[in-house]
Amino acid sequence: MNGTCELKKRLLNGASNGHAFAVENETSNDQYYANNNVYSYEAVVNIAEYLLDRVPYRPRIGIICGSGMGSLAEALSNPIKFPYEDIPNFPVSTVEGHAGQLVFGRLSGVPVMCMQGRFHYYEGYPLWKCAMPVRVMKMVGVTHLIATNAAGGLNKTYKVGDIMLVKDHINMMGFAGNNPLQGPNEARFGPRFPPMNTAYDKQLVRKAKEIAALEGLGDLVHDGVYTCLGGPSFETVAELKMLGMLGVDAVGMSTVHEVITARHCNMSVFAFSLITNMCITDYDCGDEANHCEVLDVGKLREADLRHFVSKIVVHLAHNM
Ligand SMILES: O=P(O)(O)O[C@@H]1C[C@H](O)[C@@H](CO)O1
Ligand SMILES: Nc1nc2[nH]cnc2c(=O)[nH]1
Repeated sequence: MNGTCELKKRLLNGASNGHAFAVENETSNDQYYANNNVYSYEAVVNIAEYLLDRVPYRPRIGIICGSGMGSLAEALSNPIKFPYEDIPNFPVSTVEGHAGQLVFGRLSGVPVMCMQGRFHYYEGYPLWKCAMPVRVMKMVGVTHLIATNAAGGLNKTYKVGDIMLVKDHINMMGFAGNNPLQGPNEARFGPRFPPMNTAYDKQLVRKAKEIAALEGLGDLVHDGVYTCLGGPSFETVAELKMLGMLGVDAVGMSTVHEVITARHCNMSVFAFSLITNMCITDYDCGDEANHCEVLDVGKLREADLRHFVSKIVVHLAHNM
């Protein structure tokens, strides 16, 4: 690393996305971070610096690969890979179907940064830690996040293998007071009370539908409401019936905390769910949800998803 000025320049470039936030509560936050083992702003900066020192370009698009969708990262040309265990102070992935590395490379010629493996609450990580890599993306210079996930389809019109573009979410864990932004606000990332009514880029959802139609995927694509539950247990029939009444279309165990963290630091967000199983809302059905099925459906849709995401990435690159 070549000096503080260079570091500041890089970080200012990375973080200057139209919002200049006041630096507040720096000293009191430090105490909280130390006591609660929370990543300080500087700790996130250090991780970003580690990556920036080893990657000769700055992607503006970040992709989070959902369960069974790690092959999105395999599509990158000239990949530069960082296994999570090699990145200082990074958590490690513990779930099958999440390789556990950051991959930088080009998708259809566009520089991107991929999380091939994300962190879930049920792995034992608090939500702020699950979402911390989104802040690293921000510090690296990412302005647009594409979050993907595997989810159970609750909307009866969906089929296994469909793609649900997330138009909104219900933060169920937030209802119980669990939010990735809990604790002192770090104003250098964003405001104390970020709005979430515009969390998902509406124009991009519209564009993605057009892209899907053009690419022959139109019949698979819906837009809907996602919710994240803590997991790792799948849902009971009664829970699913309740979520259906609340207006949920797809149920998963991730994404919401990443989106909240991304919007907090003013990143634009596009997210979709691969419907890997239909939620069972009938007591007489003998089937059971299982992770193998989730991974299998990811594999089946591998080529379509790569194609879809690369078209979206190209569109973004031409319109940012
Ligand atoms: O990482 P995502 O949200 O894609 O993974 C889903 C939720 C659980 O981790 C797993 C269940 O099979 O898939
Ligand atoms: N919570 C939840 N997560 C999933 N991920 C993939 N399928 C499901 C599901 O049915 N429920």
